[in-house]
Amino acid sequence: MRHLNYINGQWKEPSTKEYKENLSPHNSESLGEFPSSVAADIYDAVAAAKNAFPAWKKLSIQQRAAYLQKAAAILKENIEEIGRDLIREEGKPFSEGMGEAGRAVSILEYFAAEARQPLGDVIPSANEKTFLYTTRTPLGPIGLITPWNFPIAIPVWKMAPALIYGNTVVIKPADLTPKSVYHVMKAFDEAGLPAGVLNCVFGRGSVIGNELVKHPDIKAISFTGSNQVGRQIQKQAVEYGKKVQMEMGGKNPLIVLNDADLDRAVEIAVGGAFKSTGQKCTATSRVIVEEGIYESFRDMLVKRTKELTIGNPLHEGTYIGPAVSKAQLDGVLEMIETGKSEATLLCGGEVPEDEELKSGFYVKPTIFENVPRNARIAREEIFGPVIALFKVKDYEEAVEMANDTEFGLSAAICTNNLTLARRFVEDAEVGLVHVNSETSGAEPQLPFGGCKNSSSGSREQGKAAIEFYTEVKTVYMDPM
Ligand SMILES: NC(=O)C1=CN([C@@H]2O[C@H](COP(=O)(O)OP(=O)(O)OC[C@H]3O[C@@H](n4cnc5c(N)ncnc54)[C@H](O)[C@@H]3O)[C@@H](O)[C@H]2O)C=CC1
Ligand SMILES: O=C(O)CCC(=O)C(=O)O
Repeated sequence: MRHLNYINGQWKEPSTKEYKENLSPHNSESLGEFPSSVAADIYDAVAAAKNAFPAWKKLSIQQRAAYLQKAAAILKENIEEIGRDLIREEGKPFSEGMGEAGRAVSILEYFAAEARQPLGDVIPSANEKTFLYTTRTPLGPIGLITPWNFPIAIPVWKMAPALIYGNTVVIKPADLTPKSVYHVMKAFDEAGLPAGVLNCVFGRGSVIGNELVKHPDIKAISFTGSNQVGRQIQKQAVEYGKKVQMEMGGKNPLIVLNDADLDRAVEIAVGGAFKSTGQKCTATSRVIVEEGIYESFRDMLVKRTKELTIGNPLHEGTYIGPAVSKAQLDGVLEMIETGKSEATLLCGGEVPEDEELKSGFYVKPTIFENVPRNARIAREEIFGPVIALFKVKDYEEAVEMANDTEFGLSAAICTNNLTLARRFVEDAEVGLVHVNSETSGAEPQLPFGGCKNSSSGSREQGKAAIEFYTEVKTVYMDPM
């Protein structure tokens, strides 16, 4: 099936009339063709978003919310098909893929409900007759550039707040996973969203992403993806005087203290590191263990890891699906080879032998120990199912090591010691802290984002989203 761009409420061919096949990382099955768009298609989409902005902005926030509610209901009706397509194009296992599709619905419902929340404050004035208050105004057409690892949740958690607060949108989804966003466009189209409010241009980031960032009518850019591309976009956006928000990589630590319940700690480590084949910016990639339990924890972790089922992500018993692409798999395998020369391999470290998996981009979950602090596998984001295991003498050493990274997205601790858990919340140099839960996960009603090189410092989702997608207007009102 051939899919088209969604511009000004119409399904449109790319101006090149060229398309690229969307292939499953499990077996190269085709999910259809998607446009290979170019600058002209972005210009078209931005013009539509610009034209639609004044009327969209004028609607009441509750009128806008009605469209989000309708789109959420349509996605919900089709959730099975959407979840399966997401799994087929990205490769994450069944429960995670279905869970993510459901997340798109709850994000839309959450932001639709924001229409009943206050938009500003009433503030007392020094002058007895003056009425002072603040309200919020939308920015205008906004550009969204999204990654492949959460092909529906991330696009929706950007477009829902953008739309509810009165902005119009041009989205450029990741070219590896276009079908999930296609489903979202279809839902908004069926919901009767006015033409031009939401536009989608499919294609390569290096060809059209830049055009979106540079376009003078795009007022803000929200990006999630690699640090390399993120920093480049940030520089450009600042040069063009735009508001910009970026969520990028992580090197997220999990600390396991002597008093932790080891069975639970092992599940927390395995879930954080290996779900979604480790392809999350919030994935656990360093596990830092206090010396009193190090050997027992390590042995239990390796045993559990060897039991994990690798295979077809559409099978309900699968724990680990394929990497998203050949390039992604090659990058992970290269880091594993580097790891073998830097540290001691405990398990994994290779592609599975099973005949059935030969046509997919599979890699076994991998654990290293005796990892030097400055090893590449200790410092660089791998974005694959790889754990670097460290032994430390106490909490102080653990937290010092946890913070010894350029990244600062998420961190977790397993302990029953309330005092140390509270200290960790203070000490961890990250945007997201977990006590006795895995490093990944993002509920829509909470701010999401990181510190240091993981982020541009702003937060997405929850009450925080309004900060990026609006400007504050301060009103002084006096009687004549
Ligand atoms: N932190 C995170 O959530 C993510 C991190 N990554 C990391 O990035 C690595 C590469 O994955 P990619 O998907 O290639 O990430 P990427 O950063 O290249 O792509 C993210 C988005 O940016 C677009 N893009 C690429 N080049 C662009 C440019 N020059 N101008 C504007 N937009 C551009 C892409 O098309 C995609 O929509 C992964 O191996 C992983 O380490 C990837 C996806 C998500
Ligand atoms: O942990 C999550 O659920 C969200 C992670 C995320 O945003 C990412 O990997 O890009």
